[in-house]
Amino acid sequence: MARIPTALRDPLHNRGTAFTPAERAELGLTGRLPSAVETLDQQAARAYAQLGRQPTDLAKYIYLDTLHDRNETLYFKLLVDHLPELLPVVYDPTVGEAIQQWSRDYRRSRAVYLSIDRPQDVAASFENLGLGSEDVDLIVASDAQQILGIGDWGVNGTDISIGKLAVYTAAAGIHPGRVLAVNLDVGTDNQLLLNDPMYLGNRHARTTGQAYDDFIELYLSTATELFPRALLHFEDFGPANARRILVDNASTRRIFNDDLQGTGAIVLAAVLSALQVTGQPFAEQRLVVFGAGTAGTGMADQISAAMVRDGLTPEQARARVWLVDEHGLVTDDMAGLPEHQSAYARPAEQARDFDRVDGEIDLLSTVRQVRPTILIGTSTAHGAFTREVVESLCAGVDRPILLPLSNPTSRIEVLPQQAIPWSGGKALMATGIPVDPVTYEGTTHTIGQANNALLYPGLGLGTVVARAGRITDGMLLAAAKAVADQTDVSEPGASLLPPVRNLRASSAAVAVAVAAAAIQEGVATTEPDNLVQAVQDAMWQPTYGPPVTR
Ligand SMILES: NC(=O)C1=CN([C@@H]2O[C@H](COP(=O)(O)OP(=O)(O)OC[C@H]3O[C@@H](n4cnc5c(N)ncnc54)[C@H](O)[C@@H]3O)[C@@H](O)[C@H]2O)C=CC1
Ligand SMILES: CC(=O)C(=O)O
Ligand SMILES: [Mg+2]
Repeated sequence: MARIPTALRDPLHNRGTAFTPAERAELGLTGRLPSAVETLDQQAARAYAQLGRQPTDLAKYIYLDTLHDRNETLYFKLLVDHLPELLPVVYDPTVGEAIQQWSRDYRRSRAVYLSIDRPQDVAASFENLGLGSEDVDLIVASDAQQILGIGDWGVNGTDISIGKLAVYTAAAGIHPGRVLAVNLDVGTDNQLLLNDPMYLGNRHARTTGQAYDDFIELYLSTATELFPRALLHFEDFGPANARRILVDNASTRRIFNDDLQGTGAIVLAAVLSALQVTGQPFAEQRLVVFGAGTAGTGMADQISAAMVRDGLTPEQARARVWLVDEHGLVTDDMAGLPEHQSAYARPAEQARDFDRVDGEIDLLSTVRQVRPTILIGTSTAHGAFTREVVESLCAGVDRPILLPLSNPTSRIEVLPQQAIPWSGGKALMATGIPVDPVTYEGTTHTIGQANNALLYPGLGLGTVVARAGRITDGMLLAAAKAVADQTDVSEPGASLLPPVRNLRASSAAVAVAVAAAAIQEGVATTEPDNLVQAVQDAMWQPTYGPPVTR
């Protein structure tokens, strides 16, 4: 059996049928490809047609994944040219389906696997890549405890890191050869996986406590030492770990938690746009967050920080936030509140007169009493924003901001096609998943995608361009404002966020704003004269470039 030549095996440099006769001769490919010499456009047309013949989104995901591992230029050419159509396939929501099947569908994988059972292998796992200390700009790592809204998926969660990186490159042109996807395998508490003979991860419960913390510290210190330029992106950790790791490291390491910070900032952008419609200041908002975990409390942080910038004290801002979790309204008489919730716990006596169901103050009762101007869903509880909840919300304020953000589609609190009519067309909405516009009484409501994917790619690119040593609050705020600046909400039904089809341009604008903020805040280690040009120059394009020579 003839071996596949090296030049066709390296996805970053493979050009397949686009290799010219001279390149074929040079690279030892003579006789190993059909005689036609194609352009990237011709290859992309064939690949797009092949993709179109795949029967399901999961089949499309697998097709694209294998293309990714064969020819990265062609893969990203397809992604960039068809971003609104393909983002939901390589990323949220289809990536959630792929993760659930991952061990069963296992193919070759591009990730780095670090096992808590083999800490002695951590450094070697990176060193084996053969990369130099300047070669990596970005590492996305997940321990997969809270994948999207579908819970603990152990080593299967590897594909969330790969999917997030694909979006970094497609949306912001982060160089695909300068990134790493990492799975931190600390075990899993998912019984389905533990009992599945095909499961490929560590077959034990999640390791917790000091051993877990030591492993995270080992990852952080090894990655930082070997790749000192890399931004360390944390994705889909459980709420307690996510926050603790960020708080402990944000001031000393180049670390970013997407579910806390990226989500908080994209929601801030959506709210900034919505307040243009309502004409109200941040300081007058009342925020109810339903589902007070990583993402929900990250948003509470960002929105209360905006209230403080608007003149409130931190105490006054916190007093305008209500968290509702599994046991109803979070109050300070509840035993064992996790740290991320206790900062926003309401004094119990303030809620004495709220209606209770089975002793708990539920969402409906909270909405009736509080009359929120903003209701956010990050609960994973599908359908939790019932007609009664939406109608109560609209009874309280004229134009409520309604953001059901749980992913994937099976977890969303309410779909706009229901909520827009229930609200009589009054609700200002955005969702985490992509959804079609809703026409109600002659107005078409375009629903922006409040998914961190609309923000983190530009944030990452700005960080790389400024070589920022830290991710600061000022950089996050600059990113949120840059996203909001790209929307025009003057028309009724206008989207609160820029469309995915403009994501490359909007990511570039976010990157410029973020790099400028990094320079202003003194965390940049390089200060390009012309930031717009520096960002353009830094954006990798899916083209084959000059002829290949050995
Ligand atoms: N749109 C976006 O960009 C993002 C969306 N998300 C979505 O937000 C959701 C939550 O994600 P994380 O915060 O990472 O998870 P998490 O597990 O940290 O938080 C979920 C919270 O919801 C609570 N909860 C569960 N069932 C509930 C119920 N029936 N009623 C009230 N509260 C309930 C849990 O106790 C927990 O506090 C997921 O669906 C995720 O996909 C997360 C990050 C970004
Ligand atoms: C979008 C995202 O990061 C999440 O759902 O977890
Ligand atoms: Mg996430």
